[in-house]
Amino acid sequence: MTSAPKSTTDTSAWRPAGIDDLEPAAWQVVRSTVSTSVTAGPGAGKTELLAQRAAYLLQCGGCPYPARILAISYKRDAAANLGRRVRSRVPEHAWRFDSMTFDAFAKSLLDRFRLSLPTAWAMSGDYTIEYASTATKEINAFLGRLRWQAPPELRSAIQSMSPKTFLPHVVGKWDLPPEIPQAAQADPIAFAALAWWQERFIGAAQPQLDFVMINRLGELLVRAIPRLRRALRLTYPFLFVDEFQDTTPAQLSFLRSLFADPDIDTNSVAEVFNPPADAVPRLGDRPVVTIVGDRKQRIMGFAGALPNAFESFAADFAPENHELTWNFRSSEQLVDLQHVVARHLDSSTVRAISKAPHPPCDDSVSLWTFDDRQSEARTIAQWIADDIATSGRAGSDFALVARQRVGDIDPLFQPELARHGIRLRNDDAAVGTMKLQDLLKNKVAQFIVGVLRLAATPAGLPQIWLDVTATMERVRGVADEESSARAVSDELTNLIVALRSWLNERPPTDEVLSDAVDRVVDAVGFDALSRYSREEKLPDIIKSVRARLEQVVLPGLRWPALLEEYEAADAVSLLTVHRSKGLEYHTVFFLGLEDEQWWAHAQDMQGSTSTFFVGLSRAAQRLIFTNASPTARTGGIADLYALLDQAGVTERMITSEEYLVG
Ligand SMILES: Nc1ncnc2c1ncn2[C@@H]1O[C@H](COP(=O)(O)OP(=O)(O)OP(=O)(O)O)[C@@H](O)[C@H]1O
Repeated sequence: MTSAPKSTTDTSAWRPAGIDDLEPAAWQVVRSTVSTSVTAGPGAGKTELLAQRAAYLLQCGGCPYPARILAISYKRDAAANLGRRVRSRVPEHAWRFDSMTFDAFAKSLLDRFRLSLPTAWAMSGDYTIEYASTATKEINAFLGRLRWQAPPELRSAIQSMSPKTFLPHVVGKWDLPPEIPQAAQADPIAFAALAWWQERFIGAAQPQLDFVMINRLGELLVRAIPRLRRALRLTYPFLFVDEFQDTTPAQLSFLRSLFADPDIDTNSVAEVFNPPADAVPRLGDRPVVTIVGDRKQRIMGFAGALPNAFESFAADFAPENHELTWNFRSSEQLVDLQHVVARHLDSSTVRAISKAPHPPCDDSVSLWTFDDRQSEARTIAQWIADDIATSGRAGSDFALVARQRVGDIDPLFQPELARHGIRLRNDDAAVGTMKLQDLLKNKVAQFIVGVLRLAATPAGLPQIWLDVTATMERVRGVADEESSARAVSDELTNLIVALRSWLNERPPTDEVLSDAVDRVVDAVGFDALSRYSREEKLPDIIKSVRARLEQVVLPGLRWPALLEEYEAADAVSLLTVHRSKGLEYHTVFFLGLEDEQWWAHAQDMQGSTSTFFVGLSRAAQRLIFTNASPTARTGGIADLYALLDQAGVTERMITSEEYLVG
């Protein structure tokens, strides 16, 4: 239900929901009336802090109805996670909390306001999206052409542009001028970026946009249209940004244009909303921005993350600074190890205090050395099966994390775990045009599959009903009118009832699966769902949902089991460190601590050690590093082994003949 709550909680009586308490610095951030910059190590509760601050502002009237909070994350998974936390903390206010990725925010602005782009940048047709993962080949060819076209004085600068970082470092660093420059550009970035726009956008019948270009057009919109910028500031007097260490120059410039530019009159924010007299914080004359992050977890340098995002933010927003030092995730022993690596990355790091409620666990950190990959997979699968049998834990309490190439690990572990009836879910696998992790967190995909699950399952699934209803209300644009909310609920009920009898008459086959997906999309409306879908185009989402369903369907499988299989919520996760960011598991196997996985370590030791730090800090209670190479210790990552030795991590040799001989 989305009607505007009438009452507000007294700020002095407000307590965090779902947790016992916050550390003192976190309390200050929750109540802050000014922009704040919060740094803290892994497991410090940075994401939780944002959820609690949202609850405080929404419940106490600091963000009074109808104003909203905008929360930006870098990963879809993180945005979904934060949105879920707020929904569970303050369900009655959650519709005023918009949690999305930077890309989704920029795309939603472009989709809504593209007709207002300055004439020079007007878009002739609908655009297609090109994903960065597939763009490198084309960028390579483009740069090849550009070297020939560039004037001699720019050639060496163009020569040194890398296809891998071209989008963030070149296209992302160029603010679109309101008029397209006619004169030759003397600056290599402007020269190359303009040429890129000329090839893909200017005058194209169907422009091809990547997300950096979408960001640039979004930034141009808010810079060029003061009324739009003001409307956004009125809508969102509070902005949160998670994982700030990974901000790119384009994202920072977007934030700056939207929220920091002092030439805009925002005094009216307070006047318009007229917050209750006892509401604290009061809305000021500027949007209040709260950023959280950890410099030591900066692992998106390759994707263009700024080396000094916090400092750049400070220059524009003059925030209050806070540091958190508790760790709610990991046990003492794991915090000890994290501290050794954290200090290596930043010698001024203060040791975190473990507040994790876990009982001490034997062997919470160890290194297992195998003589071949087959015995590694077999031993770990057997070990997980034994642990599940004795502890009652679920498969989803375990993760297999690797630096990269999880596609090579998947076929080794999948059959070994299957022998014990345990599923493995490769979150990095491509399904249709998307990665599985992104698909499973995609709101539209969740909606389609949620509706099918409700239709296939006669009773229960209250959480899915709530999620599906919340999405439908947004698709239908229901904000706070009770009767519209009821209309949405009736519409959904009718859809589910009709689908139920349709599904009952048809066992799931590839063709039926595809029809079932179409039925949901058609009933809701392709255009309505398209407008709502954020990062991906709706046809890509539909294609990926179908591909995933086809991947998991088996002869004889019934609808409820098939739809559960789609998500594989109880499976052991297999994922890269980058995909594991922000997540946590009871037990983490950090696989492949050897050169084959870490071959690029020497090229960027700081970034690579941060990657190591992010991976190892996902574990709550147990962490097991592995390698299957006799030269792992003495090769290119000897320095990482030295850190493990310094932390006193014990090593066990496991031969193919034995199982855990210590
Ligand atoms: N104040 C708190 N009390 C109890 N548990 C908490 C508190 N804050 C966070 N947690 C729990 O601690 C864990 C880590 O929190 P969270 O994911 O917010 O940390 P983080 O700082 O964002 O971590 P990372 O940087 O590693 O992603 C979660 O399980 C969360 O529910």
